[in-house]
Amino acid sequence: MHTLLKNHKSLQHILEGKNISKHFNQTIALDDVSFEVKKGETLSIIGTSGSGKSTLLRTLNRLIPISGGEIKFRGQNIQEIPEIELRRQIGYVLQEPALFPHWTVEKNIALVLQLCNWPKDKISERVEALLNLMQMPHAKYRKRYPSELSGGEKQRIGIARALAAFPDLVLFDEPFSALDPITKGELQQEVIRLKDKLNTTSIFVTHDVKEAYLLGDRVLILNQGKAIQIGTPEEIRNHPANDFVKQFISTDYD
Ligand SMILES: Nc1ncnc2c1ncn2[C@@H]1O[C@H](COP(=O)(O)OP(=O)(O)OP(=O)(O)O)[C@@H](O)[C@H]1O
Repeated sequence: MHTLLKNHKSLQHILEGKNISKHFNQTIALDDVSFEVKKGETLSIIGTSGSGKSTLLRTLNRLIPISGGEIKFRGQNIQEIPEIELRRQIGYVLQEPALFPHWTVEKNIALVLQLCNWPKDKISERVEALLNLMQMPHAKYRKRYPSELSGGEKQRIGIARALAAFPDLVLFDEPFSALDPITKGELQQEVIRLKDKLNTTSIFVTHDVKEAYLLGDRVLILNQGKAIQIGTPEEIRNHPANDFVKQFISTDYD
């Protein structure tokens, strides 16, 4: 009975990180970090510069190997999942979307689908649906090149590309930090709309406390590679774990 309950609980977690550590020579970038992400949840990760946010995100899709601990994706150790499967199942949105400059929007979005050998007609159908989902009319945008897009439009394509193969988890690494406040606000609303519509599970790295609260169902606070607190925005606001958290979240009130 106990085992059944335990298994049922772990099924609700898309991702489990247990005692993750990462050393770069002498630098301890991550120090015994543990957390879980539930299906349909958005977890925001915040912390000062150099606290380990991007390193943590990159360990989750195996872009960076961990030095210790364990990461389970849908109950399976990520080391055992073939890389192509991991890329299909975990979408990744970067600050600079890194679109291929000589590829059209259509081809950029289709990247993972091509890697997964989707048939051509299915790829076209999916790209059209994704462009429409991102409120970028297919007929207008599909043949454009990245240089013919604004920063906000490029980021919409970055998100469309990450969602292309119906991933179970989407990782966002400070995706809006280079955008102006109005475009940033529009894209934050877009992420909220996508979550309501698609029930996406995501992890969102940011150094902006307001953004972390707005998008995150829960927030993980990192400092010097350690997980200092994890909780809902309300819990963190009302019960900051220590003086560091108190000071860090005070930027929320400016
Ligand atoms: N490839 C690397 N080689 C050596 N040290 C690294 C490497 N990548 C990251 N680090 C170090 O690990 C620590 C965490 O870096 P990380 O980029 O994860 O921080 P961050 O919280 O994302 O910072 P920022 O908000 O500035 O992007 C830092 O001390 C950084 O210098």
